[in-house]
Amino acid sequence: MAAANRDAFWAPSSKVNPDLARERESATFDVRELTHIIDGSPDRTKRRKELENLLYSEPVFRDVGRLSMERDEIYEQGVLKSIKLFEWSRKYKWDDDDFELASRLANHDISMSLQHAMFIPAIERLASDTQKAKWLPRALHYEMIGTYAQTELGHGTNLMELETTATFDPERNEFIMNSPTVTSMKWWPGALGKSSNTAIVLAQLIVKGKNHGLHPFLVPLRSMEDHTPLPGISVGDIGPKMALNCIDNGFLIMKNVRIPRENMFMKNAEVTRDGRFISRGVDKANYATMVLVRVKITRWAFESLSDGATTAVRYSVVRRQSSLKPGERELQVLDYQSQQYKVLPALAASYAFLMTNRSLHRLYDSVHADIMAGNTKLLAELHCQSSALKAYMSEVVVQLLELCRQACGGHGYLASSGIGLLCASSAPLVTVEGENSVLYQQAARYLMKQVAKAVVGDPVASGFQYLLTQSSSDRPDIRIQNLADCGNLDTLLQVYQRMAFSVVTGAARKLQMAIESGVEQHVAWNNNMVSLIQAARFYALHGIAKEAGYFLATPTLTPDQFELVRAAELQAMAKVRHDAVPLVDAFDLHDICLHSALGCYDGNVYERLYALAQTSSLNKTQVHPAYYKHIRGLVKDGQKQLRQQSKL
Ligand SMILES: CC(C)(COP(=O)(O)OP(=O)(O)OC[C@H]1O[C@@H](n2cnc3c(N)ncnc32)[C@H](O)[C@@H]1OP(=O)(O)O)[C@@H](O)C(=O)NCCC(=O)NCCSC(=O)/C=C/CCCCCCCCCCCCC(=O)O
Ligand SMILES: Cc1cc2nc3c(=O)[nH]c(=O)nc-3n(C[C@H](O)[C@H](O)[C@H](O)COP(=O)(O)OP(=O)(O)OC[C@H]3O[C@@H](n4cnc5c(N)ncnc54)[C@H](O)[C@@H]3O)c2cc1C
Repeated sequence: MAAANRDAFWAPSSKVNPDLARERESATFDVRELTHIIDGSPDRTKRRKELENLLYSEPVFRDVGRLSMERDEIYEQGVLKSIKLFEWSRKYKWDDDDFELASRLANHDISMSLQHAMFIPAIERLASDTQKAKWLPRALHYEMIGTYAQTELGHGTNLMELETTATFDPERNEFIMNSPTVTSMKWWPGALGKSSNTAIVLAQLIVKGKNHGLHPFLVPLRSMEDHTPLPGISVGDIGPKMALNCIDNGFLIMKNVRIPRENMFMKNAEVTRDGRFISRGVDKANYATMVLVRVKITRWAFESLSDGATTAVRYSVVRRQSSLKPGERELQVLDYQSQQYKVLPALAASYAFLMTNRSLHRLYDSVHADIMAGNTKLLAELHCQSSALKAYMSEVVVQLLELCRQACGGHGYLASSGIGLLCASSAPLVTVEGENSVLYQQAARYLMKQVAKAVVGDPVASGFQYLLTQSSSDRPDIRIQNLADCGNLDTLLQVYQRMAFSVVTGAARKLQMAIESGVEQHVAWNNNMVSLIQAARFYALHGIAKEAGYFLATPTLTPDQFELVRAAELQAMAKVRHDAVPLVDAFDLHDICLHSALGCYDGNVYERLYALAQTSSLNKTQVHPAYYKHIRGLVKDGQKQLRQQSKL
């Protein structure tokens, strides 16, 4: 397909698939009004449209060729997109919301995403005022292109065991950075391989032979003149990944790299000129950047899931396949109850995740403001909420996106469906910024402390009051006697709180019994890890149906009540099915952002699948060179053998 045609590829067509059109005509609500709620306000919708026009007027963001690009081209395109966004951000003075929105419209498909996702936020959170004054202008004007280098080849989860060292040299008033072992090389940080010229390196601080734990250091990596690695620095790309291949995740080996003492981030601790170590604020304040990214990941979870739900719902009303009764017209596959069960949970969860992210972001903003003012009282609760929700939402996204892919049949397996790439690019969300099983345990650890407080009648954190209300002897019975009761959100909340109370206190009891039996605390913890992780997970009717065991095995729902919930879930799906297309239309995803032949707004799925097939590199010639090199010989030999056989 010629570049011009490729560019036209995503232009919306006036001819809309009739099934899709009919679904839109029967909407029971104002789609535009819901779009404003999803965007946050009519002004934010207007702003999003402005940014769409800006980005999608640039060929690099139209991206049609992306399906058949080599890695170097993908990386270079990601660099170009990064620079476009950086230039616009500087020119139009974008705030964080605008940058995050533009990044989303580019599907976060930008090589130097860590500049705004972690590098600048880390300077804002971990640097002293003097250091911020020096480093922020250089980062915001993109002289410093940076990454956040914490994970090593040998350790990602267990920060205490990271091996990179920063040894203070009082003679020269410098730190000497070292990667003492092969497993200590930094490994994975985004944009580290080829793009960054600077890194925030997490290292064990050694002063006068004493290890003062993990601290952040600003380490120049490459010359500001010609980008060659600086002395003692060995840096490169770690190789192709499942997706996100525009990002040059890299490795970094440091051999006696010297940096000024002033390059240790000094908001939370410092080493004085005469070599004294001084700690300020809370021990875990240096983990603040990770908490921020965990909150961002709950937003990325909503974005990924709404992309997947949009593609799967639109395709499921366009696709007709088989009939319920012979001779009748083939059914829209979304009318099969099994299809609804695959696709509609992703739609429902998209809305739930949008609201959950907003709520968590409000908590983050409030607690972050407190911390910046020196009040760390709610840091532990924020750590628990951000750990649990990042883990749970990323886990659910990965599961539901795979179901959305399966719901699209064979075409869902084509790269041009966009949904395979979406599954692959969202897959690492369960790993990055804290692997889920580890973060669930962080939440469980906090939960166990709340249980211990509730048991002795001490006040518990605001998000955990159910541990008190559900434990009281006069707690009301669960009122689920008919389908209508199942639609009562207060009742459903009570169901979850009742179950959560049972599962959480059950895990606490098991843990306590193990310890009282004489088992050491860490052994007891490991032996009850699954229960503790379950104690940290949960969403509404579908969540109850999916997790039946926890609602039936605890004094929460009777089997009859559970059956009512199941029936109510199927009834709710039938209702949602009616408005499924308007509900995904309300996400208002531009076809270029959605990047899917199956999910495009006009529903002309088959024409787009065929058009995109033409862009396959295998179709450059009618007869592929492989024929002349290999297949022709095989066929000729076959013909020769058949002739010889026929003479026998
Ligand atoms: C927490 C640990 C596991 C353990 O901590 P540790 O200190 O060792 O010991 P503990 O005893 O457990 O904790 C001690 C106490 O400290 C408290 N604590 C711990 N952490 C925190 C914290 N962060 N804040 C506050 N308090 C904390 C803990 O509760 C204890 O308190 P108490 O004693 O009980 O009172 C720790 O080791 C850890 O955090 N490990 C995880 C390491 C980690 O997170 N690494 C991240 C590296 S950076 C990274 O991964 C960056 C990634 C960049 C993003 C990449 C994104 C790529 C995907 C993009 C896809 C986009 C999809 C969109 C697609 C589309 O739209 O199309
Ligand atoms: C796409 C991508 C981008 C990344 N970007 C960055 C970046 O910019 N900067 C950066 O520093 N890092 C980055 N990382 C690294 C990421 O943070 C780590 O991969 C993550 O922290 C997990 O560490 P690990 O890979 O060493 O796995 P490990 O910690 O070795 O864990 C391996 C497995 O062991 C199990 N496990 C480990 N510990 C426990 C435990 N305590 N309890 C129970 N089970 C456990 C889990 O199943 C886990 O999956 C990135 C990774 C990816 C995939």
